[in-house]
Amino acid sequence: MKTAEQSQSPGPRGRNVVLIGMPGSGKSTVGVLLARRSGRGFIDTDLRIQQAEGMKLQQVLERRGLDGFRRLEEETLRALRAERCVIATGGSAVYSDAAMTHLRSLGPVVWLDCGVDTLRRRIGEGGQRGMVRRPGLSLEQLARERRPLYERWADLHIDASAGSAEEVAGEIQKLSGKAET
Ligand SMILES: Nc1ncnc2c1ncn2[C@@H]1O[C@H](COP(=O)(O)OP(=O)(O)O)[C@@H](O)[C@H]1O
Ligand SMILES: O=C(O)C1=C[C@@H](OP(=O)(O)O)[C@@H](O)[C@H](O)C1
Ligand SMILES: [Mg+2]
Repeated sequence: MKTAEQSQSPGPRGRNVVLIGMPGSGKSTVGVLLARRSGRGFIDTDLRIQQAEGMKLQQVLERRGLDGFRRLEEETLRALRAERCVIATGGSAVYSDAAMTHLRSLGPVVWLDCGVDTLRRRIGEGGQRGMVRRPGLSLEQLARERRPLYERWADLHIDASAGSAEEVAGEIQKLSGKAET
């Protein structure tokens, strides 16, 4: 049996779970569900950026441009402190080695892998959503460009198109529990 001290200890890497993946893979939606079912807090790093900048993410992107947004995202992620949280990142987080190295120190990084057809069904080509994407690049090209980065940073790989958001959250809970014990 665990002593009171042991059960209060945050344990390996703060018992956070970090979600990465393409826009539309479900990081924000699944993240809240996972937080609720695992008794964790929830942080959406996009909302942190919105709150700090006092405007919607699309406006931040328009004003700062792609590189400016990437720098801001990197700063925000590197400054993040968390304990017992699910952390939903933006899809572009993986462009920053420094940010990902820090996030990895906070907890296992879970890649919500999702085929482009499913992404398109959920978010279309993504034109209405803020995205770090060079003009003219399709969602498919963006996914191909990023795949090696998601692969590189992931401790755990989940098929995020198989099942409802609640089912995906359950799958992550099972896998991340095993990874941390
Ligand atoms: N497993 C799922 N099954 C069906 N729809 C999903 C699933 N996960 C997310 N969605 C839907 O896809 C859209 C994008 O989800 P979101 O959480 O915003 O993705 P991300 O934060 O990765 O960009 C939302 O409309 C959400 O309801
Ligand atoms: O993948 C991207 O380039 C981005 C995804 C967005 O978050 P979601 O992945 O939650 O949609 C947001 O961080 C930003 O607009 C850039
Ligand atoms: Mg999101």
